[in-house]
Amino acid sequence: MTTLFIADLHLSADRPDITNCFLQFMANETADIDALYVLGDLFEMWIGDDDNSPFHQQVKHAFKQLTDSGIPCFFIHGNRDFLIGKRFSQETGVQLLNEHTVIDLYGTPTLILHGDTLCVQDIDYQRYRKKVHNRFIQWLFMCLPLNRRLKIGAKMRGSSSENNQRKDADIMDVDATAVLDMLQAYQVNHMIHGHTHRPNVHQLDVNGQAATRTVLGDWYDHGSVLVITPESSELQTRQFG
Ligand SMILES: O=C(CCCCNC(=O)Nc1ccc(S(=O)(=O)N2CCN(c3cc(Cl)cc(C(F)(F)F)c3)CC2)cc1)NO
Repeated sequence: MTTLFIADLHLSADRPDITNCFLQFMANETADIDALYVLGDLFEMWIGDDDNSPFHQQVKHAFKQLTDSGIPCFFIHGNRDFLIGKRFSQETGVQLLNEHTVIDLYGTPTLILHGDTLCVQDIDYQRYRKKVHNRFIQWLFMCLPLNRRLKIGAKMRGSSSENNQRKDADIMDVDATAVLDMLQAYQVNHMIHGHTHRPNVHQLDVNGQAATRTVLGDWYDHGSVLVITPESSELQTRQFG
C-alpha cells in the first residue's frame, strides 16, 4: 500500500535528461502503487492541449500506460501548466483535481495543492495568476492559433525567469500565515505541496495540534518523490533507473 507524490518536474523538449528521469520513474517505481499524484508544474510550459509535439506524446503515453494498468493518477495544475485540460485528461486517463483538494491518505485527511496560492506576499504574481485563471481570458487565449500561443509562451518564459531572479527570495516562498489559514480553513493538520523548490518536511503547530507541511522538490538529474504508506512517510531525492 503505497501512494506517491511528485511535482515541479518542469519537463520540456530541451531537457531530455529530466524527461528520461521521469520515464525511468514511471517504468520502474510505479508498479502496484495505490495512486500517483502530480502536484503541478509537470511541464515547464503548456499553451494548450492541442500542442501535440512528439515530446508531449511521449510523456502522455507514459501516463496512459500507468492509468491503463489500473493505477489511478491525479493532477493539480501548477503555475506553468494551468492550461492542462479535458483533452489531456482523456488522452492520459489522468484525473484533474481542484487547486486545493483534501484527500484521505490512509485515514489521514491531507490537503494537497501546487503551492503558488500560498505565496500571498508576491502581489504581482497573484495579480497575474487571477488574470490567467479567468475562464474568459483562457477562452480568448485558446482562440489564438497555436504558433501565436507558442510565441507568447516563449516570451513570457523569458520575462518570468528575469522577474524571478529580481524578486526577493522570501516573497517567493510560502507565507507562514497563509499556510496556517489554509490548514484551518480545510480543517486538516497535513499539507503536501511543491512550487518553491525547497523540499522539506516542516512540523507546525495549528491551534495546539501537531501539523506537517511537506514540500516536494524539483527535478533535475535526480527526481524528488514523497512515498507514503499507512505506516510511513518518506521524502526521497534520488535517481531512477
Ligand atoms: O513563485 C512565484 C513566482 C512564480 C513565477 C511564475 N512564472 C510563471 O508561471 N511563468 C510562466 C508560466 C507559464 C508560461 S507558459 O508559456 O506555459 N504560458 C504562457 C502564456 N499563458 C497564458 C495563458 C492565458 Cl489564459 C493568458 C495569457 C495572456 F493573456 F497573458 F497572454 C497567457 C499560458 C502559459 C510561461 C511563463 N512567486 O511567488
